[in-house]
Amino acid sequence: MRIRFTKMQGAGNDFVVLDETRAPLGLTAAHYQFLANRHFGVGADQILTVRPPAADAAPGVDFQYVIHNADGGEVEQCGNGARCFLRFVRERGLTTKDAVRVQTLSGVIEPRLSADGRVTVDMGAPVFEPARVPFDPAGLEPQPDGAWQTWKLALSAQAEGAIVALAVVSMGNPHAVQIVEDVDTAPVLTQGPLIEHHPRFAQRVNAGFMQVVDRTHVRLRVYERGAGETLACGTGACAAVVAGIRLGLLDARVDVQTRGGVLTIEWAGVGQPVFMTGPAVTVFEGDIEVPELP
Ligand SMILES: N[C@@H](CCC[C@H](N)C(=O)O)C(=O)O
Repeated sequence: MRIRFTKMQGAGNDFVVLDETRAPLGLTAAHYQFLANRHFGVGADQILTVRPPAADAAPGVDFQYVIHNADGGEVEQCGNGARCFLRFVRERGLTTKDAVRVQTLSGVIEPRLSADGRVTVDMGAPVFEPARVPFDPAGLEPQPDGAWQTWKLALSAQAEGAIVALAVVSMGNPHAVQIVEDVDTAPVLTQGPLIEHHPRFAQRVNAGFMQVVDRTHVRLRVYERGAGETLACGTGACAAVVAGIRLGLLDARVDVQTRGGVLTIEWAGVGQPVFMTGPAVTVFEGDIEVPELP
């Protein structure tokens, strides 16, 4: 089967975007893995599929957007992808609106085109209840840390810094954020997979490493669930800033320097939505022959 795709990136987090607004392509997890493969496929951190709103969608929803990680697993949310999604539906003439309402697995989000060409997304309110992340804190004492708390978690004996203090937040998808002295030397590639697969996170987790530069600037690296370290993670930036604000370290508007670009995150406090602003770029379009796969 030959399929048409668009390659996009948001702060270096890269995507294969597929249009299923007219007909489903009938792809499986193995196909998503193939498309994401950087040697045999197109190469991407995530595959984004644009669909019409589901029959039971809330009134006013314009599209449905489905996210698969490079490992083929479907996930709830993708912040950088949401910005690329808006640029995709506009560039393909699927809408002329500046702001669209999009159904994701974790609810409706609203990306909006800014005057400067960047996209701002209302990502909804962060969730802190451990069970809803999901995170199992049974038997752990929360560590009072600033105005909020972190959880001390033992990793394996092989990991550098075998005990880590993690702030646990859901942005629709699960995040565990730790504060580090210097992101350049942080043990992202050694601790990242151990945190991702830690048994206390039933759905696995995205592992963030945040260096606080000052109250309005942080540097961030994220080892993403199902994709490994990416150049940027939008929901990871939201989760890190929310955690930093709750820990009393950050102001309400913060620039997040990732390895692939800057994301601006704004959050007014508990119960309020997080706004993320950043770039969304089309890299190229193409066709690819997708092999027969289970
Ligand atoms: N890159 C994304 C997040 C994609 C999903 C994530 N890996 C997960 O499994 O939850 C972003 O920009 O938010």
